[in-house]
Amino acid sequence: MTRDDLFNINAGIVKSLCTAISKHCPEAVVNMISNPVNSTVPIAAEVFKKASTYDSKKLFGVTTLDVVRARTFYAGKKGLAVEDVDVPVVGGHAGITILPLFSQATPKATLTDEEIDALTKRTQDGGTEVVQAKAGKGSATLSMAYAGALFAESCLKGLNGEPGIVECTYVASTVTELPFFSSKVRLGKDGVEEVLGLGALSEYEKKGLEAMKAELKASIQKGVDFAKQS
Ligand SMILES: NC(=O)C1=CN([C@@H]2O[C@H](COP(=O)(O)OP(=O)(O)OC[C@H]3O[C@@H](n4cnc5c(N)ncnc54)[C@H](O)[C@@H]3O)[C@@H](O)[C@H]2O)C=CC1
Ligand SMILES: O=C([O-])CC(=O)C(=O)O
Repeated sequence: MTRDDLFNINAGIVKSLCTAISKHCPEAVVNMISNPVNSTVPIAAEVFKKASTYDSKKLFGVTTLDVVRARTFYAGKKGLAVEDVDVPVVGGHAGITILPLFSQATPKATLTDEEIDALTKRTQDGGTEVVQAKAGKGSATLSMAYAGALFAESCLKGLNGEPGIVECTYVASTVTELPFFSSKVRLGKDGVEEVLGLGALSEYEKKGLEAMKAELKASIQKGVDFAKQS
């Protein structure tokens, strides 16, 4: 099962929950963790647009688990303390649309091309690995809860006016030609304060970025079409 297989069940649930949000708490900040995030965020946006409650600054796809995984694998490989490590992860939240930027990882450590490729694939496949291992009994429950809590806490800090709160998250974006994209975002009193750019990418990352675009575009369109048709 892939995240996209969840579409048929989750798209309807997300649509009905978002319809209720637009009716009962139209100004809520929405952290969308339900998969496939690449499509459920566009579904939410369409539902909110139809209800005239859409505020792109308040709709986030939670991709923090990809960052948690990238940090963990990088720290493990290089013998670093995971709490000292940061790795931006951009794109979306499924397979090749998950692009960890190890060239921007801190603290800086030397990685061979083979190590970068292996760490990238491990990050991209981490969720699927767990879903397959649990064989129909759910997903990465505890690490998802941890990632969701980290992201929600950062949102709350931003809403409370704490400066310098930056997280990678899947939002309405002009960073690429795609209407939704995950990159570093500065969180503030209104939700999104600033969508930050990609920074300098390695050749490997530039290729990864181009390679993901068709899939991410199709997943976004699938969400938009579902919301409009149903
Ligand atoms: N963005 C991320 O990093 C991750 C996202 N996920 C996604 O999170 C979601 C939950 O995953 P699990 O906890 O493993 O699934 P699960 O099947 O264990 O839990 C889903 C829960 O949703 C409830 N539910 C079903 N229909 C509902 C409705 N109409 N309204 C309210 N609640 C309803 C069920 O009763 C159940 O308790 C899935 O969409 C999964 O793909 C999972 C891991 C990581
Ligand atoms: O594919 C899934 O449902 C689980 C998931 O998103 C993850 O663990 O990153």
